[in-house]
Amino acid sequence: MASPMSSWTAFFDLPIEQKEKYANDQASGKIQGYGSKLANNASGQLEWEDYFFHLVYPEDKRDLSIWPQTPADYIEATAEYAKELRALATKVLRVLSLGLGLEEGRLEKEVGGLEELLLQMKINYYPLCPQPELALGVEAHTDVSALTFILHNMVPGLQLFYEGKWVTAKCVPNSIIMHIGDTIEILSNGKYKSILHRGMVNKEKVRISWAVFCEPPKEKIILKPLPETVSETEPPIFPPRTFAEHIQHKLFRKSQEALLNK
Ligand SMILES: O=C(O)CCC(=O)C(=O)O
Ligand SMILES: [Fe+2]
Repeated sequence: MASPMSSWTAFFDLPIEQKEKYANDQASGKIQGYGSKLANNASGQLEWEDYFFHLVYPEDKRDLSIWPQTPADYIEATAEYAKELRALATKVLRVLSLGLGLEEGRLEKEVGGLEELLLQMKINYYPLCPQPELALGVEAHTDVSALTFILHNMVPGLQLFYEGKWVTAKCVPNSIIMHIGDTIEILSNGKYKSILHRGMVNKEKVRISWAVFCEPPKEKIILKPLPETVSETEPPIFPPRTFAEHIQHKLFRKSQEALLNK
């Protein structure tokens, strides 16, 4: 198989009229597709990026009609990549379960298992920005997912908030980046931390990253600290919420903070 990265990059090189055919429409609930973001976020910073978002796994929940038709190998490369990542997610969830003293299949089951865990791909395209200090590609956030896997085109730009400072992630050839997201933080009662991170724009080089978010179903599962991670001295630090409620709560908190900052 050709590198999936070359298929994914080619999409953004298409003329704008072609890309617009894939446009999403957030207002009408059509969240899959191509989008462009140039907006001031809640803290007044400019966010600037293009992206393409669509579900890649499980197979029966895919909508191939909205996947890019060009380049010709996009679908095949992406489908194969999704399958590999799904197997990797199982392996990582096993290790994380054992780390909490749980039976190895436990976290996978708690996030929905093979049928319900959704893999959502977001391709981030950070354009060249003449004054990078004035803009951000993606503002500081933690991912709501259970796990996120990221490949990128070896242009630095991902930063993590670590020990009180922003640290730029190293570009390591033939590696994949993995974040723990809020879902695992909640299930583990904070023993695994959802990392705060952001995406920077760059003056010289376009940066592209391919993030796959492994997410539990929106309504079917109530996320809360697993009983084994809770004790008298370590009470639950997260209230029970569905994934959809968790997202809502985060948005609400963000809007409250924005009001306070005004
Ligand atoms: O571009 C990156 O490396 C990270 C993007 C990101 O954090 C996101 O899309 O959630
Ligand atoms: Fe992220």
